[in-house]
Amino acid sequence: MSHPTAPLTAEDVVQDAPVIPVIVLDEPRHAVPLARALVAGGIRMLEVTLRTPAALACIEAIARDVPAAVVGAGTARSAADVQAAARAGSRFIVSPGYVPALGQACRDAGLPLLPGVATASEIMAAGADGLRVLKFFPAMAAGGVPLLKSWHGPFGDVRFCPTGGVSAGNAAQLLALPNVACVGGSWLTPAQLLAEGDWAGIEALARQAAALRG
Ligand SMILES: O=C(O)C(=O)C[C@H](O)[C@H](O)COP(=O)(O)O
Repeated sequence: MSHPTAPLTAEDVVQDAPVIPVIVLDEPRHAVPLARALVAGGIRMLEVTLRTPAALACIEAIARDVPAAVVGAGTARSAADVQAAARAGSRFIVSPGYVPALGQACRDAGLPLLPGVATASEIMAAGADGLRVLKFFPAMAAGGVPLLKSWHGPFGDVRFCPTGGVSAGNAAQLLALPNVACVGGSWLTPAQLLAEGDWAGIEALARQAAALRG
Protein backbone atom coordinates (compact mmCIF):
# COMPACT_ATOMS: atom_id res chain seq x y z
CA MET A 1 0.00 0.00 0.00
CA SER A 2 1.47 3.30 -1.06
CA HIS A 3 -0.55 5.67 1.11
CA PRO A 4 -2.81 4.81 4.04
CA THR A 5 -5.85 6.48 2.47
CA ALA A 6 -5.20 5.68 -1.21
CA PRO A 7 -7.74 3.29 -2.79
CA LEU A 8 -6.83 -0.33 -2.18
CA THR A 9 -6.78 -3.33 -4.47
CA ALA A 10 -7.81 -6.81 -3.36
CA GLU A 11 -4.11 -7.74 -3.60
CA ASP A 12 -3.26 -5.00 -1.10
CA VAL A 13 -5.81 -6.45 1.30
CA VAL A 14 -4.55 -10.04 1.18
CA GLN A 15 -0.83 -9.40 1.11
CA ASP A 16 -0.62 -7.05 4.07
CA ALA A 17 -0.43 -9.79 6.73
CA PRO A 18 -0.76 -13.59 6.90
CA VAL A 19 -4.12 -13.33 8.69
CA ILE A 20 -7.21 -11.15 8.29
CA PRO A 21 -9.04 -11.21 11.63
CA VAL A 22 -12.79 -11.80 11.28
CA ILE A 23 -14.24 -9.62 14.01
CA VAL A 24 -17.73 -9.88 15.52
CA LEU A 25 -18.49 -6.91 17.76
CA ASP A 26 -21.54 -6.46 19.96
CA GLU A 27 -20.18 -3.51 21.90
CA PRO A 28 -19.22 -0.31 20.06
CA ARG A 29 -16.91 0.61 22.96
CA HIS A 30 -14.76 -2.45 22.21
CA ALA A 31 -14.00 -1.39 18.65
CA VAL A 32 -11.19 1.11 19.15
CA PRO A 33 -9.20 -0.69 21.87
CA LEU A 34 -9.53 -3.93 19.93
CA ALA A 35 -8.28 -2.35 16.71
CA ARG A 36 -5.37 -0.76 18.57
CA ALA A 37 -4.44 -4.11 20.11
CA LEU A 38 -4.47 -5.86 16.72
CA VAL A 39 -2.39 -3.10 15.14
CA ALA A 40 0.06 -3.23 18.06
CA GLY A 41 0.42 -6.97 17.39
CA GLY A 42 1.20 -6.33 13.72
CA ILE A 43 -2.20 -6.88 12.10
CA ARG A 44 -3.82 -3.80 10.61
CA MET A 45 -6.18 -5.16 7.89
CA LEU A 46 -9.33 -5.72 9.97
CA GLU A 47 -12.61 -7.29 8.83
CA VAL A 48 -15.58 -6.29 10.97
CA THR A 49 -18.56 -8.49 10.12
CA LEU A 50 -21.92 -6.86 9.47
CA ARG A 51 -23.53 -9.56 11.59
CA THR A 52 -24.27 -7.38 14.59
CA PRO A 53 -26.29 -4.18 15.02
CA ALA A 54 -23.13 -2.50 16.35
CA ALA A 55 -21.02 -3.32 13.28
CA LEU A 56 -21.40 -0.07 11.33
CA ALA A 57 -20.75 2.08 14.41
CA CYS A 58 -17.66 -0.03 15.12
CA ILE A 59 -16.35 0.41 11.58
CA GLU A 60 -16.95 4.15 11.84
CA ALA A 61 -15.10 4.38 15.16
CA ILE A 62 -12.09 2.42 13.90
CA ALA A 63 -11.93 4.43 10.67
CA ARG A 64 -12.03 7.66 12.67
CA ASP A 65 -9.87 6.85 15.68
CA VAL A 66 -7.34 4.23 14.57
CA PRO A 67 -5.63 5.62 11.49
CA ALA A 68 -3.02 2.85 11.55
CA ALA A 69 -5.76 0.27 10.97
CA VAL A 70 -7.39 -0.46 7.62
CA VAL A 71 -10.96 -1.43 8.38
CA GLY A 72 -13.21 -3.40 6.05
CA ALA A 73 -16.67 -4.91 6.29
CA GLY A 74 -17.39 -8.63 6.28
CA THR A 75 -20.61 -10.60 5.73
CA ALA A 76 -21.67 -8.14 3.00
CA ARG A 77 -24.56 -9.85 1.22
CA SER A 78 -26.23 -7.06 -0.76
CA ALA A 79 -25.55 -3.79 -2.54
CA ALA A 80 -27.19 -2.03 0.40
CA ASP A 81 -24.66 -3.65 2.76
CA VAL A 82 -21.81 -2.38 0.57
CA GLN A 83 -23.22 1.14 0.49
CA ALA A 84 -23.74 1.25 4.25
CA ALA A 85 -20.25 -0.17 4.85
CA ALA A 86 -18.72 2.40 2.49
CA ARG A 87 -20.52 5.26 4.24
CA ALA A 88 -19.17 4.03 7.58
CA GLY A 89 -15.61 4.21 6.27
CA SER A 90 -14.90 0.64 5.14
CA ARG A 91 -11.87 0.38 2.88
CA PHE A 92 -12.64 -3.13 1.59
CA ILE A 93 -15.54 -5.57 1.45
CA VAL A 94 -15.65 -9.30 2.22
CA SER A 95 -18.66 -11.49 1.43
CA PRO A 96 -19.52 -15.11 2.20
CA GLY A 97 -20.57 -15.74 -1.43
CA TYR A 98 -20.71 -14.00 -4.79
CA VAL A 99 -23.51 -12.46 -6.82
CA PRO A 100 -22.78 -10.00 -9.67
CA ALA A 101 -24.77 -7.22 -7.94
CA LEU A 102 -22.26 -7.29 -5.11
CA GLY A 103 -19.37 -6.90 -7.54
CA GLN A 104 -21.15 -3.99 -9.20
CA ALA A 105 -21.86 -2.29 -5.86
CA CYS A 106 -18.17 -2.54 -4.91
CA ARG A 107 -17.06 -1.14 -8.27
CA ASP A 108 -19.56 1.72 -7.82
CA ALA A 109 -18.22 2.39 -4.31
CA GLY A 110 -14.59 2.11 -5.47
CA LEU A 111 -13.86 -0.62 -2.92
CA PRO A 112 -12.06 -3.93 -3.46
CA LEU A 113 -14.14 -7.06 -2.87
CA LEU A 114 -13.03 -10.45 -1.58
CA PRO A 115 -16.01 -12.59 -2.53
CA GLY A 116 -16.55 -15.99 -0.97
CA VAL A 117 -16.37 -19.05 -3.23
CA ALA A 118 -16.50 -22.78 -2.55
CA THR A 119 -16.85 -24.32 -6.03
CA ALA A 120 -15.23 -24.12 -9.47
CA SER A 121 -18.37 -22.53 -10.93
CA GLU A 122 -18.29 -19.79 -8.31
CA ILE A 123 -14.61 -19.13 -9.05
CA MET A 124 -15.54 -18.81 -12.72
CA ALA A 125 -18.51 -16.50 -11.99
CA ALA A 126 -16.27 -14.19 -9.96
CA GLY A 127 -13.55 -14.45 -12.63
CA ALA A 128 -16.04 -13.42 -15.32
CA ASP A 129 -16.44 -10.16 -13.38
CA GLY A 130 -12.68 -9.63 -13.15
CA LEU A 131 -12.16 -10.98 -9.63
CA ARG A 132 -9.07 -13.14 -9.10
CA VAL A 133 -8.47 -12.69 -5.38
CA LEU A 134 -11.14 -14.63 -3.56
CA LYS A 135 -12.16 -15.70 -0.10
CA PHE A 136 -12.50 -19.50 0.16
CA PHE A 137 -15.46 -20.05 2.49
CA PRO A 138 -16.17 -22.21 4.44
CA ALA A 139 -12.63 -23.37 3.88
CA MET A 140 -12.16 -26.35 6.14
CA ALA A 141 -15.73 -27.62 5.80
CA ALA A 142 -15.67 -27.35 2.00
CA GLY A 143 -12.41 -29.21 1.36
CA GLY A 144 -9.47 -27.36 2.93
CA VAL A 145 -5.96 -28.09 1.69
CA PRO A 146 -6.90 -30.85 -0.82
CA LEU A 147 -9.48 -28.63 -2.53
CA LEU A 148 -7.03 -25.71 -2.76
CA LYS A 149 -4.47 -28.08 -4.33
CA SER A 150 -7.09 -29.27 -6.85
CA TRP A 151 -8.00 -25.69 -7.80
CA HIS A 152 -4.38 -24.74 -8.39
CA GLY A 153 -4.37 -26.58 -11.75
CA PRO A 154 -7.34 -25.01 -13.57
CA PHE A 155 -7.22 -21.73 -11.61
CA GLY A 156 -3.50 -21.13 -11.32
CA ASP A 157 -4.02 -17.36 -11.66
CA VAL A 158 -6.42 -17.16 -8.70
CA ARG A 159 -5.33 -16.41 -5.12
CA PHE A 160 -7.36 -17.37 -2.11
CA CYS A 161 -7.96 -16.30 1.47
CA PRO A 162 -9.27 -19.48 3.13
CA THR A 163 -11.66 -18.63 5.97
CA GLY A 164 -13.93 -20.77 8.12
CA GLY A 165 -12.43 -23.34 10.47
CA VAL A 166 -8.95 -21.83 10.17
CA SER A 167 -6.97 -21.55 13.42
CA ALA A 168 -3.46 -21.10 14.77
CA GLY A 169 -3.15 -24.88 14.41
CA ASN A 170 -3.79 -25.20 10.67
CA ALA A 171 -3.01 -21.72 9.28
CA ALA A 172 0.66 -22.48 8.48
CA GLN A 173 -0.30 -25.50 6.38
CA LEU A 174 -2.69 -23.35 4.33
CA LEU A 175 -0.24 -20.46 4.00
CA ALA A 176 2.36 -22.82 2.55
CA LEU A 177 0.20 -23.39 -0.55
CA PRO A 178 1.13 -21.35 -3.63
CA ASN A 179 -2.46 -20.18 -4.23
CA VAL A 180 -3.06 -19.00 -0.65
CA ALA A 181 -2.35 -15.30 -0.18
CA CYS A 182 -3.48 -15.12 3.45
CA VAL A 183 -6.05 -16.73 5.72
CA GLY A 184 -9.01 -15.31 7.64
CA GLY A 185 -10.39 -16.28 10.99
CA SER A 186 -12.05 -15.32 14.22
CA TRP A 187 -9.46 -16.90 16.51
CA LEU A 188 -7.58 -13.64 17.09
CA THR A 189 -10.62 -12.05 18.71
CA PRO A 190 -12.25 -14.61 21.04
CA ALA A 191 -15.54 -13.44 22.56
CA GLN A 192 -14.20 -14.09 26.06
CA LEU A 193 -11.12 -11.88 25.68
CA LEU A 194 -13.36 -9.17 24.21
CA ALA A 195 -15.81 -9.44 27.11
CA GLU A 196 -12.92 -9.22 29.60
CA GLY A 197 -11.31 -6.32 27.73
CA ASP A 198 -8.10 -8.38 27.59
CA TRP A 199 -6.42 -6.25 24.93
CA ALA A 200 -2.95 -7.54 25.85
CA GLY A 201 -4.19 -11.08 25.22
CA ILE A 202 -5.56 -10.06 21.81
CA GLU A 203 -2.33 -8.24 20.98
CA ALA A 204 -0.42 -11.46 21.79
CA LEU A 205 -2.70 -13.50 19.49
CA ALA A 206 -2.18 -10.93 16.73
CA ARG A 207 1.59 -11.05 17.21
CA GLN A 208 1.57 -14.85 16.83
CA ALA A 209 -0.61 -14.55 13.72
CA ALA A 210 1.61 -11.87 12.19
CA ALA A 211 4.62 -14.18 12.64
CA LEU A 212 2.99 -17.07 10.75
CA ARG A 213 4.67 -16.10 7.51
CA GLY A 214 8.24 -15.06 7.02
O1 LIG B 1 -19.24 -13.61 8.44
C1 LIG B 1 -18.76 -13.88 7.34
O2 LIG B 1 -18.66 -13.09 6.43
C2 LIG B 1 -18.32 -15.22 7.04
O3 LIG B 1 -18.18 -15.54 5.90
C3 LIG B 1 -18.02 -16.16 8.08
C4 LIG B 1 -16.65 -15.97 8.67
O4 LIG B 1 -15.67 -15.77 7.71
C5 LIG B 1 -16.36 -17.15 9.46
O5 LIG B 1 -17.38 -17.29 10.42
C6 LIG B 1 -15.06 -17.12 10.18
O6 LIG B 1 -14.86 -18.43 10.53
P1 LIG B 1 -14.20 -18.92 11.87
O7 LIG B 1 -12.83 -18.38 11.89
O8 LIG B 1 -14.26 -20.41 11.73
O9 LIG B 1 -15.05 -18.40 12.99
